[in-house]
Amino acid sequence: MTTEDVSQSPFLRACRGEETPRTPVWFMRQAGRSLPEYRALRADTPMLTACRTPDMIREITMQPVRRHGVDAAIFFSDIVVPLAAVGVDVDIVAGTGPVVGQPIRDMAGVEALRDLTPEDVPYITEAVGMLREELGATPLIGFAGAPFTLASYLVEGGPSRTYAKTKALMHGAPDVWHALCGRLAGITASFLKVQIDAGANAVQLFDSWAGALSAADYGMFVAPHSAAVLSAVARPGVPRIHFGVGAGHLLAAMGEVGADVVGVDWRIPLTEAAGLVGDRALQGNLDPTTLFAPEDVLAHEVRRVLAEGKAAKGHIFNLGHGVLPETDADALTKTVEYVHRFSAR
Ligand SMILES: Cc1c2[nH]c(c1CCC(=O)O)Cc1[nH]c(c(CCC(=O)O)c1C)Cc1[nH]c(c(CCC(=O)O)c1C)Cc1[nH]c(c(C)c1CCC(=O)O)C2
Repeated sequence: MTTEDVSQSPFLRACRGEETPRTPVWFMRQAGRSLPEYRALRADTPMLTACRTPDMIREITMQPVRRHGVDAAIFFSDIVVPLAAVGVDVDIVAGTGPVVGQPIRDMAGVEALRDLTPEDVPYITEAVGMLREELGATPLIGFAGAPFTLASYLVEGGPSRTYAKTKALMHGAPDVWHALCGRLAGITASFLKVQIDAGANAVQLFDSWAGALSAADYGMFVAPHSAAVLSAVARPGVPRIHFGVGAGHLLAAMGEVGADVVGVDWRIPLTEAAGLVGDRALQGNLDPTTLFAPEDVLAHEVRRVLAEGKAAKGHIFNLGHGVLPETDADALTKTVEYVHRFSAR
């Protein structure tokens, strides 16, 4: 399969705002816990070990593509992988998420963070290369965490509901905050470049928790750093997707920092989102809990999201956030069938 075939895939065409024979669909967190074959493969392997093992990365990335027939693969990794690769003491605890041994809250902590080089992550280059060959005309999405979302784990030491320590650093020591986000922007851009250079066809920058910020704080403390990442990875033919949860009030700003496609959660209709992001394509936004609803409700909601997506310059169907671990894999397969059937032109 040639590169040209990939560039004409429905997913990449929709990212560019071009006509597609049907609306492309993939799911955030499709590669992971909802699949029994994933659980079987991961049984005795810690998460970060799996993320450093090319054969496991390749297999876990392929599982949802084979099973559901989605229009894009997302590279199996985690947003903390590049942090661990530059020596941050971070682990992923099952059922909790990333936990950081020594939280960063002062300039000395920031200065201990170094940039990432391709030699730090040979397993990423190797796995992306293998996947590009295996995927044929199906695009591969690389990804990374945005500076704010990464900083929230580093400052809090783990997941948080309020981001109180993160916001305290932002407001109380803005010089430390900007230095931290500057270093994280460098690491994130380097990590994305490794994936693009190895053959990733698109990248998604996850600023999952940015929705916790006011528009004013986002503009002052976060936007410049996300903009630095997105401008560093601008490459012809490689669209940049930018996504946050509960970020309806930030959608315009998240587009303006340099995204080609803006990801939207389920709280705001795509018709409204389309009015906020200008010419950019939209990705989203089925409520992930709809996958637990009766089939007729699921079908109705898929039709609604497709209809609302017509307001956008290009629409990639997705969930409004990641697949919940309890999700029945068959409901995901059914959703792909519905999206393809209801959107056939
Ligand atoms: C915030 C964030 C993280 N990681 C990620 C984000 C941004 C996306 C989002 O908003 O959901 C991104 C991520 N993490 C993972 C992927 C794989 C690709 C995919 O399927 O989308 C992606 C894209 C694998 C993973 N990352 C994680 C798992 C589960 C690990 C396991 O199987 O034990 C997987 C498959 C762990 C993780 N890592 C993180 C969390 C919150 C968790 C879940 C904690 C839990 O509930 O167990 C940090």
